[in-house]
Amino acid sequence: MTAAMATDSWALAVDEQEASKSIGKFRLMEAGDAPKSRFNGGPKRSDDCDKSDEEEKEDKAVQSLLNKLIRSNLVNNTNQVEVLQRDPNSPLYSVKTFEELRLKPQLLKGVYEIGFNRPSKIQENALPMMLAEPPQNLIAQSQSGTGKTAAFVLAMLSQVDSAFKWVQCLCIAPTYELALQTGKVIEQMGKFYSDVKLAYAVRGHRMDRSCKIKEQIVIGTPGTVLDWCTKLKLIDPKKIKVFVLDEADVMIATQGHQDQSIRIQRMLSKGCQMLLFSATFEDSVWNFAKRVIPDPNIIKLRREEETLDNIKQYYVLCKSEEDKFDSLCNVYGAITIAQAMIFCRTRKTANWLAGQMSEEGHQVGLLSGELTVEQRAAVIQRFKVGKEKVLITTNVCARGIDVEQVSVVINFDPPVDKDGYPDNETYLHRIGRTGRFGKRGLAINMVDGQKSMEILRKIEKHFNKKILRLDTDDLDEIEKIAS
Ligand SMILES: Nc1ncnc2c1ncn2[C@@H]1O[C@H](COP(=O)(O)OP(=O)(O)OP(=O)(O)O)[C@@H](O)[C@H]1O
Repeated sequence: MTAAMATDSWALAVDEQEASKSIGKFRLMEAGDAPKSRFNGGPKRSDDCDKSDEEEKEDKAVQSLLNKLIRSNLVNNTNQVEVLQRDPNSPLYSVKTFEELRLKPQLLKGVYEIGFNRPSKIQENALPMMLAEPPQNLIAQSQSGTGKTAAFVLAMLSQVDSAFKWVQCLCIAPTYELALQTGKVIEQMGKFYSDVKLAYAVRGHRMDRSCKIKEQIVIGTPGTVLDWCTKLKLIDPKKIKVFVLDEADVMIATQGHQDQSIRIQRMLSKGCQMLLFSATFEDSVWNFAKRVIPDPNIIKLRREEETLDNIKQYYVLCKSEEDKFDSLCNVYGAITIAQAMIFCRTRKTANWLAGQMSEEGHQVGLLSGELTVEQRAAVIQRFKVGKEKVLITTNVCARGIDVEQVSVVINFDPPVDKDGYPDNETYLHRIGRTGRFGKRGLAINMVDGQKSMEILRKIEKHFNKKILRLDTDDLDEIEKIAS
């Protein structure tokens, strides 16, 4: 831990100043959201602590936001894009350069200023389709970080006519914070398009009933957008030329958003271009997408497969939680670890472990649901640049978050789903590597009883890959695994 981290008020260790620096001008925290976490080197019997004993709840919107905040580049993906065209007779058109798209000069300037040299894989196909005449409807799915946001922002900015002072492009996002992030991309890309203005239809943005919105682009959450279109009549939905529904998978996870989105879509004119984006494509997302987007073209980019090849997997038998910690220290001290992530089941264990490790003199970061999203992003950022070599986190908190370059993963508790069954998918995602870029990795599972052993055996069976026993008192053996 750093000097700041060894103090009592641990929450401060996630230096708020750094957080605001790395996140920019948007304040994502709400007034009442101040971090409650306190770091005292061990669990306490207080209300806070009882709360920290709970399993955290998965929050897709938070995961998505976190991924956006920590990402600085396109995600590598070597899979082929699958395209299903509305009109199978029309030629499949893809571009390798932004020039081929004949964008308005001020837009092309914006694209280059951000540092994009050529379209990403999904953009190669999605952009010509979205910019075609007449405009085409599109459902696009690809994992987070593949360039979806940039693609639809470009489509919106291309269609907008700055001479008209009414809303022409409407984008809905699942949360206030996600809407702000997309707004930021619109502002960046449209930097040289000075007559085009953007309005945020998000909670707290009170509008006077009497004045119609003059901004050409509106981005907001479904509830507020619906109010602006219906109750307040600030937007004329019939004048919308491009409608974007972003993060459809996150959207449908929130009650009410699905219906609100459909109600908004029903008010649009027939000629309005409709676009839907999603990182995943379960049946529920697909069913929703088909209800919202008539006659769609479909583009899919499958997530790169992760494998357990090249990964050495071990388990360590322990008698208790304390014993787990001692074993962990034995392993940790004996091998020169580049960077390690340690996963715990509850906040309480994660807090406790962070305290113990820091007392042993290790520099550790702690990622827990008690922190605000800003602070979590700052913790991950510090870890990414190597300020901490160890990142301790809870199972739920790190789900869906990609932190590359981790060579050692330690499951302090085995991954289980909400019903306590082995969570194979999470195990693979934590430990596995994508084939092409795969480096060697090391996974160590701490086992402290019959139950966790059974879970691990099931995981082992599922992947049909041996998980070997490691004796942490045998230094020779430990050194062997690191070589
Ligand atoms: N053509 C491009 N060339 C280089 N970088 C790009 C390109 N398109 C997007 N990026 C960058 O890649 C990152 C991911 O892009 P983007 O946010 O558009 O992806 P996404 O699929 O929408 O992911 P998410 O849903 O998590 O936002 C961003 O940092 C973005 O600036």
